[in-house]
Parts: sequence; structure tokens; C-alpha cells
Amino acid sequence: MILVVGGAGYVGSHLVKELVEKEKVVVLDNLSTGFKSLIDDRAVFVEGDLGNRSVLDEVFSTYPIKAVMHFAANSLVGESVENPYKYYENNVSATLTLLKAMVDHNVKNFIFSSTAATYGTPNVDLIDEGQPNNPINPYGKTKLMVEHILEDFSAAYGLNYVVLRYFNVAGAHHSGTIGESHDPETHLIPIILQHLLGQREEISVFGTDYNTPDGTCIRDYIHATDLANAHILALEALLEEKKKTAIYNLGNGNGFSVKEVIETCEQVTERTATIQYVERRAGDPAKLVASSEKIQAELGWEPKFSLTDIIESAWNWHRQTVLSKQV
Ligand SMILES: NC(=O)c1ccc[n+]([C@@H]2O[C@H](COP(=O)([O-])OP(=O)(O)OC[C@H]3O[C@@H](n4cnc5c(N)ncnc54)[C@H](O)[C@@H]3O)[C@@H](O)[C@H]2O)c1
Ligand SMILES: O=c1ccn([C@@H]2O[C@H](COP(=O)(O)OP(=O)(O)O[C@H]3O[C@H](CO)[C@H](O)[C@H](O)[C@H]3O)[C@@H](O)[C@H]2O)c(=O)[nH]1
Repeated sequence: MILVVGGAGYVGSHLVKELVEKEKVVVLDNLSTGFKSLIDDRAVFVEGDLGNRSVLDEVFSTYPIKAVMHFAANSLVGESVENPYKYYENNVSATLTLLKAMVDHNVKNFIFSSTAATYGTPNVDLIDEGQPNNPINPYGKTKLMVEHILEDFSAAYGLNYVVLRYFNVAGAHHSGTIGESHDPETHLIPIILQHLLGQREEISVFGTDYNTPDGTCIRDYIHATDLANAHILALEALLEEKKKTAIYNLGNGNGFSVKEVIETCEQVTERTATIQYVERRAGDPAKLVASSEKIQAELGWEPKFSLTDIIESAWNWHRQTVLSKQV
């Protein structure tokens, strides 16, 4: 069985949907930002906190867990600056409790959701895993700290791990049953789509004076299902002992500016956005685009979904959510 911690969240629920086709799955989630309704019915659900050692002991003693996938975290950059304690506590301290429980229960395989925020503000066109790590906010620092802990746990206790550094995750499952649901929502694509559905008055574009062709920030958007498939390949690599430790970027390798993303949303939805141009948001790097060559070469991963596919799937989900609320 595979334990998915944080499987009731946006990214975790997309992984669970794919993983239940291949493996038995247990989800552990405290529902602090996730939703029980996002968890596939075929998975066992345990409601609890990953920082609670007795809950972990119960899970590891009850189920024959051969690997843990860890999605649970707080992940709002601004909040991490205002309330770093919450971030070090939940993202680092609770994760340490989980890792110690794994060691004590002799569970050897771990897959960790990290982030492009570990790189800080790199000044290169394509970011590969060799770029230096210089996180500029507590959120990014917490993720890098866990990466360091993993390195030491691997050396000392033989823990095998794959770290996946996601770029900008977006899109919804093709079934239309699950999609991105954050409260508050801070991510660009859901914000644009909520606006185009009449749920927000306008969209704010944060900064038009970046050193990019149209002056707005460039990001690399990756579909949640492509990400889920990368996790499954990483899991297979660990279980088949092809890898003991690895760190991979996950992005599409194509950058789109904020203006381009808005235009694509307008094309897909055939609606026009009302846009307000405002000051830069603190801490936003001008450009973050992944080189995902390493995971393509080593695990054979290929992203399948374009920006248009991502937006079409997200639009399908957001529209349905609005319709179901009206019934
Ligand atoms: N969404 C993105 O664009 C993105 C980008 C880079 C990295 N990540 C990372 O991917 C992971 C998933 O992100 P997401 O967008 O799905 O977030 P999310 O908030 O939707 O999901 C996180 C899940 O973890 C659960 N959780 C949090 N703390 C917990 C705890 N102490 N015990 C048990 N459950 C707990 C929440 O209830 C939620 O279901 C996070 O680690 C995040 O840092 C996300
Ligand atoms: O209302 C909005 C929301 C976002 N943006 C812009 O759109 C781009 C994308 O912003 P998101 O908030 O959607 O995503 P980020 O690039 O800030 O964040 C992503 O990358 C981070 C690493 O840098 C973290 O990993 C985080 O979890 C992940 O979602 C940024 O330039 C942002 O300034 C706007 O202009 N208006």
C-alpha cells in the first residue's frame, strides 16, 4: 500500500486518482486546506495530522505501507513571510515527525513535493537542478530544509527518496470530478477563470515593468495530471530500486507571461477579462521556466498537456463547480 499524506488537497487528489488504478492507497489528511470530496472513493481515508506521532504509528501498524508520498504543507508565500512559525512547524517539524516514524517502522521509500521556490530568483532562461538554491521566503526555505533532512536521513538510515520540484501546477482532472480548490485562491489561472465566471470583479496583473518581452512575469505551467504521472514513475523507480535518491524539476519547459495566460484564458472561454495593472507583488521572480530534461532522460517522463489543454480542463472544472452550487 502507498500512504499519500495530503491526498485531499489539489495536487495530492490528482495523484490519488491515477495511483488507485495501480496500487492500494491510504490517504492521511487533516483537511486543513483539503476536501474529503476530492479523495477518490477507492482510497482508504484517515483523518489526522502528520505531526501526530500516535496517528502515524496507528497508520504504519495497520497498513503494509511500502512508500510514502508527501503533499501536505502550507504553501502561501505571503503568509509564510507573515507567520513563519506556522510554516517551520507544519512543513519542517511535522515532516520530521513523519520521517522518524517511517524510519522506526522500516518504511524506506519517500516522495516529496518540493518547489521551484527553492531556487529563489535565478537569472537563467531554463532552470536545471544544478542551479544554486537561494530561497527568498520562509516557504521556499522550509522545502529546502526538508530536502537537506532527506539527504542526511538517506545517509544515516538508508531512506530512499525522490524530491520533485514543481513549477506552476494548474489544470483539472479530465473526468471533471476534481480540480484546483484553494481558499484563499492566489494562483493566476483559477483567479482568471473565477473572474471570467463572474465570481471576481477584475483581475490584477502584478507588475508590468519586469525585464520580459511584455513586462509581465513569465512562468512554466504544468498540468496536475502530468505531475501525477511523474510521481508514479518516481514511485516505480524507488520500488524497483532503480533509484535510491534523486531530485527532479517538473515543468513543461515553456514560459508564458501573465498577459499571455490571460489571453489564452480569453480564447478558451470566449470571454473578455477586465484587467487592472497594479504594482509588483513582493518576491515574484521575473521568469521561472524549468528544464525537466533530467526526469525525461532518467525516468522517461513526458508532459502531455499544453497551456491551452490546462486552461480548457480547469475551465471545465470551474464551470461545473459553479453550476453544481446553483442546483
Ligand atoms: N500548487 C502548486 O502550484 C504547487 C507548486 C509547488 C509546490 N507545491 C507543493 O505541492 C504540495 C501540494 O500543494 P497543493 O496545491 O495541493 O496544496 P493543498 O493545500 O491543496 O493541499 C495540501 C493538503 O495537505 C493537507 N495538510 C496540510 N497540513 C497537514 C498536516 N499537518 N497533516 C495532514 N494533512 C495536512 C491539507 O489539508 C491539504 O489537503 C504542497 O507541498 C505544496 O507546497 C504546490
Ligand atoms: O492575481 C494574480 C495572481 C498572480 N499573478 C502573477 O501570476 C504569476 C503566477 O503567480 P501564481 O501565484 O499563480 O504562482 P507563483 O509563480 O507565485 O507560485 C508558484 O511558484 C512558487 C515558486 O516560485 C511556489 O511553488 C507556489 O506554490 C507556486 O504556485 C506571478 O507572476 C504573479 O505575480 C498576477 O499577476 N495576478
